[in-house]
Amino acid sequence: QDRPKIELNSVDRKSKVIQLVDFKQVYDELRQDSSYKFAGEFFELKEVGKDQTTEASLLSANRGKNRYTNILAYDKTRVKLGATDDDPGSDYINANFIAGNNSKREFIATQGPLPGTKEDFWRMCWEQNTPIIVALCQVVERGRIKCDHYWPYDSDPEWVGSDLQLVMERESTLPNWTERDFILTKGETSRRIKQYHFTVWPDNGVPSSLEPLVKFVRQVRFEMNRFLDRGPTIIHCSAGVGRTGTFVGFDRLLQDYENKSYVDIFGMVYEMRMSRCLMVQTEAQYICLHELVYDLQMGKYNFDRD
Ligand SMILES: Cc1nc(C(Cc2ccccc2)(Cc2ccc(NS(=O)(=O)O)cc2)c2noc(C)n2)no1
Repeated sequence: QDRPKIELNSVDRKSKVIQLVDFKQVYDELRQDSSYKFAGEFFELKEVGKDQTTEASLLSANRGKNRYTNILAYDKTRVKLGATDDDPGSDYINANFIAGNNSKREFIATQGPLPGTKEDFWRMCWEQNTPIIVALCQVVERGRIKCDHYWPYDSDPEWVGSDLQLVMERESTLPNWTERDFILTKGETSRRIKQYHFTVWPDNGVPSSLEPLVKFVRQVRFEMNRFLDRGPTIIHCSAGVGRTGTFVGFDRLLQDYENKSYVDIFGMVYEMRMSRCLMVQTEAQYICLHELVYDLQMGKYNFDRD
């Protein structure tokens, strides 16, 4: 009957809070016996979110819009395009809203556009008023196509859909990433969109050194903080789950480290996986989220040099 349900010593299976003062000790324990405890924690995340529906992804009209048949978009959090006509699936793109530290829809995680979904991708950019695109894969990796070259090769204006015109205003190549400035125009309205393209992150893995990635994430965060009046930042890799989820984890942990006395990496990945499958895809990526906090604790990064 209606007795109060008191959760005595409820073991909250959705979070594993670690106080920053205890982090080194906890990290060392997790790493013992060839990361035996890391493997156990990561295994606890395996099925999280998987009971949610992906019906839009499975519509026959949308089958060709998924780069990988096993990486689909949960209906609950998927980004809906403005349905054009009544063709079923016209509102579909393989993309989900992901929470950040500052809002429930701070990010959009999506797959690397396909030739057939490039216009949908730019329509999403327009409709969501996106100021920044973060690209975390290369067009070709180890001889396999991982993402369409969805942006112009030079400064000639291009049509990317019936009523959207795209022009690249600037391209600047740095050692670990490339920055590109686009202008997207619809009718009389033009918007600036900046792309940060990280080019040294192997698929399914982690970068050889975290420092370039830390500097990249900080630079993107600095730019995001200038566009708080705009819409979500779009992040993609090839499937939009492994490297994409790890990037969101880095952004949130770099802020948490400054603003909180604890981190909850398990809980953060749990929350991401409720929004999009396989976010932080591999155990190595899960461990590297912990390595970031450990390195910060050990004072490994000197940000003044930025
Ligand atoms: C179809 C099919 N695609 C797959 C892939 C890639 C793949 C393709 C062919 C053989 C092995 C793996 C999809 C995939 C591709 C890339 C990434 N990495 S990401 O781009 O950083 O998100 C993550 C997942 C995958 N890898 O792990 C899981 C789970 N799915 N498996 O079957």
